[in-house]
Amino acid sequence: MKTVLIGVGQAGGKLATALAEFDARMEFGAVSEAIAVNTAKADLQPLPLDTVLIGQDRVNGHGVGGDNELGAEVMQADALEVMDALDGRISSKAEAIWVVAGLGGGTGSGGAPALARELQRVYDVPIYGLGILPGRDEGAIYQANAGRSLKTFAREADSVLLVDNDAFRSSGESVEEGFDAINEAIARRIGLLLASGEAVEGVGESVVDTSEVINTLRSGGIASLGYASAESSESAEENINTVMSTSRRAVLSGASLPNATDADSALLVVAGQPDRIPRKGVEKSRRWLEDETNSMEVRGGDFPLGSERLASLVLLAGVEGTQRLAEFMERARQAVRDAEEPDEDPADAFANDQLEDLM
Ligand SMILES: Nc1nc2c(ncn2[C@@H]2O[C@H](COP(=O)(O)OP(=O)(O)OP(=O)(O)O)[C@@H](O)[C@H]2O)c(=O)[nH]1
Repeated sequence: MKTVLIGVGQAGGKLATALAEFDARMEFGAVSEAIAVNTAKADLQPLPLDTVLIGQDRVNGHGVGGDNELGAEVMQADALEVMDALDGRISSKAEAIWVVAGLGGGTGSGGAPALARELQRVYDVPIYGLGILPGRDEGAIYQANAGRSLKTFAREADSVLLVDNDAFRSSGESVEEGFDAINEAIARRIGLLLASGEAVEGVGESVVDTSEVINTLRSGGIASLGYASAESSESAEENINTVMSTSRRAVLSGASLPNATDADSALLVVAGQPDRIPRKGVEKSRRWLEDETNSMEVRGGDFPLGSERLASLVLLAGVEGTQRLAEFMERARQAVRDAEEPDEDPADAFANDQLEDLM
């Protein structure tokens, strides 16, 4: 999927950088452009990307301090500057634009949905969100921001792939300490998804195509991405159990949004050397995925890769009903209730057709 990445806010900029660097290191060529947008000058400076500083008249380059309404206002006011920076970067080859943001802060949380709306008006390609949910031990303001942002982001973007910071945290390590490691882990997973159908050595009939990713995400709403890998044998026959086990682990313990199994649609990508990928193992895994997700719309394909390992990448779309998301939304609602001066009725704050079942 020829992709243009736009990182919004500090986390968005760092994650867009990690993704662009992973894609370049692997020579996939899926990320064609990457830019970072922020209200904080100091957060943009260390990034090796082209950057756009917004909201200078309001916050003078100092960030919005967790105020996501201000983040949204500033993005609306300065969207033209971001659009100007994108001008000429979105070629006719671009297949999607991904807006990347941490949903707990102010700039990314408020700005990403506002930017997605603007992009939808101008570009014909799908506009996807890559949103980072705050960890459980982050403060109430982060939870409240993310709750508000998520409902708007899911409405404005064609689909929002969620990453739970807690899902990638090693034990004993605070979220803060682990950011670089988390960003690397996320970049590897999303990077492989974006490259599916791109860097194809030896095209075969079962090779995954970009359109499979786009069709899977067509369900809209919230998406999750799972990943697991294992050593493989030279003979495909001996790898049947390996593929079945990596596919299960990808969903059950390696998902970007844990405990998300009920889905509207799914895509299973098996990456590795083509002659090591067992057709029977892939078929069985797809059938297992149909049962596990309760969806009949399960796509699949191979990703030929010169590695000794085999990996399963499982994209689930339309996972709004998941337990983890319900817990998160409850935490976000509680944070809004606990706020001293809620500026809106908490029920209104989360009213959204697509997330209605969580209410
Ligand atoms: N995975 C990951 N999460 C991050 C990173 N940096 C911050 N976060 C998370 O993102 C949220 C904060 O968002 P930031 O991007 O720092 O904030 P911002 O959008 O720049 O907004 P302001 O600082 O308020 O202007 C929190 O939930 C953090 O846990 C990072 O490098 N990686």
